[in-house]
Amino acid sequence: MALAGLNVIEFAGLAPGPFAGLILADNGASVTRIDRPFAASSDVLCRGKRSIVVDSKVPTGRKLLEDLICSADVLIDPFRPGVMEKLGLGPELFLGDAVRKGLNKRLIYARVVGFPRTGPHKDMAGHDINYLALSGVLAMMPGTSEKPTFPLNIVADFAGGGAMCALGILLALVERARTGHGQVINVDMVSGTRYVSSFPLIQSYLGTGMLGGPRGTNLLDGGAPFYTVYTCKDGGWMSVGCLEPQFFKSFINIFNKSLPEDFSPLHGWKPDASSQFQTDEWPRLAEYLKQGFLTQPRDFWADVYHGTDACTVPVLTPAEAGKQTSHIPARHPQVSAPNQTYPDSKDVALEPGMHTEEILFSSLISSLTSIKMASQQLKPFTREEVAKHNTPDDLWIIIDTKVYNISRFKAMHPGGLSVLLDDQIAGQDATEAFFSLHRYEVLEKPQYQRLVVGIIEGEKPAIHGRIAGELSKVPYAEPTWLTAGYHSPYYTENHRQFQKAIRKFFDEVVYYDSIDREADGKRPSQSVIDQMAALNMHAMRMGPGKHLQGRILMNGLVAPEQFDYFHELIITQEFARSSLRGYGDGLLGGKVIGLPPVLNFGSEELKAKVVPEVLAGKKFICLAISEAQAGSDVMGLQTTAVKSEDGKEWIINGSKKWITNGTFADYFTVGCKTEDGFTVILVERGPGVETKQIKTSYSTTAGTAYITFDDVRVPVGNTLGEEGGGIFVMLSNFNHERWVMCCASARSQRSIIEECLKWTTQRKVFGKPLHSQAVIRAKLAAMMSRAESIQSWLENITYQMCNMSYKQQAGKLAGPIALLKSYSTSCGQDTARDAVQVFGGRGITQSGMGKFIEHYHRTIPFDSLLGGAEDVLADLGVRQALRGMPKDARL
Ligand code: HEM
Repeated sequence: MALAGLNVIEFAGLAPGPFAGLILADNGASVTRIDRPFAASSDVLCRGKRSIVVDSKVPTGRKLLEDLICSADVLIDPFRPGVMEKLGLGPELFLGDAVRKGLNKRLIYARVVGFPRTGPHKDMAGHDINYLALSGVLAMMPGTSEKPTFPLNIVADFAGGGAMCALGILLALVERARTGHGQVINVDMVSGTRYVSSFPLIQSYLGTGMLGGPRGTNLLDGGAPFYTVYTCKDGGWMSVGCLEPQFFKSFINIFNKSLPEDFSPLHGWKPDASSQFQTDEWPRLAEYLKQGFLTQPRDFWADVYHGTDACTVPVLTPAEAGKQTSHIPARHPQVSAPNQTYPDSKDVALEPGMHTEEILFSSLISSLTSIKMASQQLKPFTREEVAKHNTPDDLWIIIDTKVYNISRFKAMHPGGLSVLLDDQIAGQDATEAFFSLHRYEVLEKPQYQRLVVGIIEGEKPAIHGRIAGELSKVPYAEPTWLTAGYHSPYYTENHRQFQKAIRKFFDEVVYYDSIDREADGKRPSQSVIDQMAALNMHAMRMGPGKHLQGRILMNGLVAPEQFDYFHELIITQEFARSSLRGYGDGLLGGKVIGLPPVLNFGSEELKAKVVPEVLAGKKFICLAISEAQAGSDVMGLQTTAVKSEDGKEWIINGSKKWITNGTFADYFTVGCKTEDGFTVILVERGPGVETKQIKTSYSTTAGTAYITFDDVRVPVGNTLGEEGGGIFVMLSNFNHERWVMCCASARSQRSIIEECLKWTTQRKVFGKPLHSQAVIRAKLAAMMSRAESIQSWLENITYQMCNMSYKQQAGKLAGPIALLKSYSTSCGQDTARDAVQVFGGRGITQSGMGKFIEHYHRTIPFDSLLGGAEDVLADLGVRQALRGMPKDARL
């Protein structure tokens, strides 16, 4: 759907705001309604929305709102002027102003009010009828000569308010795609009503016959007998709207023919086609039609006019209209949505707060404690009151304005008791001391959140943890295209939306599983694999191509034919950012390298069997090439495949080593020595196949295996590519595999830079931040330069890939990709070494502040081996270049 991936925050209101939100939700946006505690909602425009209850009056609730808005694309503010400002959530906070930087400069801040925001009525309460009245449009409405009637609350609330607001949001999205900046959209229903009424207003100013005369005498306000409603014999009504002469002709001819033979209410006078614009005859014509319609029931007239050009149809009740239109096929979601007859009460009611937990969870502000804190007032204390709790048995501290009672916890504190009893800590503000020794996530753990007993009066927490989907504000922590104020020629608005959705998904679904599996050494949870499959992420990780055809990618955020290598780069980089490294390989890294030979070289029959179940995350595949005796030297492999006597099967014998995902794979893409040379064959797990876990220096979550094949029989139909043509199968695979590794390597180096910048800022040495030391800054400079150069080179190569055929890529990019891979992994090792120096002992400690550095440093050598050893690849790149040397080159 057009707006899939768009994140909208809608403050609860009635009519225009919810309608704008509904239009966005009907078109795929994720709309979250913010409800107030204990406030019932009578809104019925809730289709497809979620609700969270937040008390904006307590500091934690306000902070929660701020966080939610920070990660939103659109905010719908339905309040009177000044309400959001009073909450401290005005547009300047997010979009910035002369003094503030702005927390979310891409935000579209849509505000709907009744009376114009700056006019004399701005502070008055009002409703649709009042806005319609002030717009000048109510005075033009049909009615009696004494007073106009009004069209329910449709024109001001929904057309001039809600729909105009949605239109403004869409226009702002278009502009944001061009400029990268959000903006404030101001809608007032008086001006909106005038805008949607442009046609009648202009006609009226021009004094045309359409609407120029007094009410009830014009073409469109019931004055013309051929543009009005008539009552029928059974009390039903018919609408007549035959303005043009040819339509009137058709209408009057059918009408006259359908009347009883003796019908003659006006002493024999009978209208014909020429009567239409004889205005002095209009009273007679009106009477004639009125009497005529009364001769038959509504459905008679409906049948008579059905299928004609008389512009005459029955007036249906809402229920009849629902039935009548529900058969219309849904060409587009927004066309079908209004036709629904609302059979399900969930479409018209949204219980306030029914998604509170879900939303908090998905925002990683999810513990029950946070919910409580957001909806309940924490007890306020002064700093003087806290200072009195400074003895071992009554010990409180302040961290980021929150008051912790650590009297019982102190004995269990992993950092010991004495540090907590220090005069500078006990009863004092320990924020700085705490953050120089702990990661924020310590405070997010439920066992420590329970220690919070209050908050410092009048102060607001300033530090927050990881927020799902958020971009880091730390310099160099994001590539330039994701850094505010920078530009890139490579990424479109679709790539940006895609990145946002992917990051949110990985932050919410993958990050915690990665930490847990790294701790217990088990392979990634099947629930994560299934959630990825539901978004077709396993298919997208295979890159652009035919395998995406017919699939709905990321809930329709990107069309299969639109998906390019930059989308794939985004997935790989976001993946590298939010998962630990062994886990990243465990999460079907084997498929990324093992499935392409099947996709590109397998028979149709084999593909039909294997590809769907692998891309659905139901079966697993790995690439089994390297052996104890041969690695980069694939021609030296010793695993053999010989044909059975009847020539129908391969019989495979040998062993494979360091095979990622091998322990749990169902299929193995195996490199074998055959009579004709090197052949790649797909082997299904079965008799004769054995896999054993290898304990490597990185992680058991990757399922790295030692595999033995003993007389394993495989149909010859499982041959991938030509017999003896294995090297071509592998060569075409290598490019993509190595490029994927470069994407991941570039991104994980940034995460290390982010860790180092944070640490060197908060860690104090000789009373100053660690980065005040020139040697530390030199290391940071080297890390930043490496990460930037890899990303720039990578994006250039990715751009080439987007513009080359697979064959051209194999010819022109094998060398550059090999060089980039070799360069990236060598930079990664330099960065790991530098980071350990920056973190000192913590850089080799598996818990606490340096745990990610320890992990990176321990696992980085793997990068330089996987997909071809560093030196071998560098040499390959040079040899490729030499092959292209002009024959007549001279110095
Ligand atoms: C609510 C308050 C606190 C909690 C829940 C807490 C929790 C922890 C935890 C879980 C660790 C283990 C390392 C880690 O995972 O980061 C730790 C270590 C430590 N904590 Fe605390 N702590 C608190 C307050 C403090 C304060 C106020 C100090 C004062 C200086 C302190 C000093 C230390 C030290 C020195 C270590 C050892 C750090 C290292 O070896 O790198 N802690 N604490």
